[in-house]
Amino acid sequence: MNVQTVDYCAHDAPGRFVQSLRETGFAVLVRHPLPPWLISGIYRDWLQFFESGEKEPWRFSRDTQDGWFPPDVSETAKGRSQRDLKEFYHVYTWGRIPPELRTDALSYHGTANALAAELLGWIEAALPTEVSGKLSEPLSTMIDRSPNTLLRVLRYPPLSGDEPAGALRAAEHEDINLITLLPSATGPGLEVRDRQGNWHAVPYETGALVVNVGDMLQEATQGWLPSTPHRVVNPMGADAAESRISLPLFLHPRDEVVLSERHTARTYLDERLRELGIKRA
Ligand SMILES: O=C(O)CCC(=O)C(=O)O
Ligand SMILES: [Fe+2]
Repeated sequence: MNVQTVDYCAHDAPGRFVQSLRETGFAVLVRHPLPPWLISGIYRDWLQFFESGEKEPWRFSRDTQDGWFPPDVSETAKGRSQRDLKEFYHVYTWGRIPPELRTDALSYHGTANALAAELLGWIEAALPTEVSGKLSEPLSTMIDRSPNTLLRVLRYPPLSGDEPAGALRAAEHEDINLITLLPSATGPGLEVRDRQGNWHAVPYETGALVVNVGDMLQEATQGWLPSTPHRVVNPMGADAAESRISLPLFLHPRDEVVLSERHTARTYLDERLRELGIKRA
């Protein structure tokens, strides 16, 4: 499996980007337009939030799904019984955000959304006509002003050594949404699975942007693009004493967007959230 690193500024970037997505479900973009100072500031400020004692008032709401998900709630990946070793905060444009973190989070959300629309345009232009002809609307408009798009600030706490056997920072899973934009985390650990079941490290480079295909894009392209299982493994040695922060932006269509003959974005999302155990049946 060969996840490609693609120079966003190169003239052949769109073609190389989509080829990597088609072959692996993943691509890594360098020299992309997301400001590094904004991302590093968000990592620094949210780590402080996670390490503070002030998280409780921001606990998530079961109905709206915004806010802080503590480690003892966290997620259980589809088909798994053990919780991931992580805590996270769900930022929605309409949701609750601690005031001191709000400006940067929304600024990043807006900038990354614009880049995502451009990348969806690259993808759409590369689709064979029998696939693009079945789309209910352009991929880039599916996410336009979508209230469902989710910025997740993730913190994987230092490991104490007392973790349950087999528990991972993030167990194998696929993303639900169309595409995910994932700036390089504060450390490596992200791995992707090939069709034979072997795991490969996603190339880790400070300042790069990982992009991956989610289940909804696989559904809308009838499998032309694969949504690939990935996970975050536990670090060994001295790295185990460090938190790892990451910042995936999950691009979700508006509720009413028709993904396929079987699903709108809403019916698809509700089904998956119930499977994850973070939404009532
Ligand atoms: O933290 C990471 O590097 C990946 C996180 C991830 O895959 C997810 O939250 O869906
Ligand atoms: Fe993921």
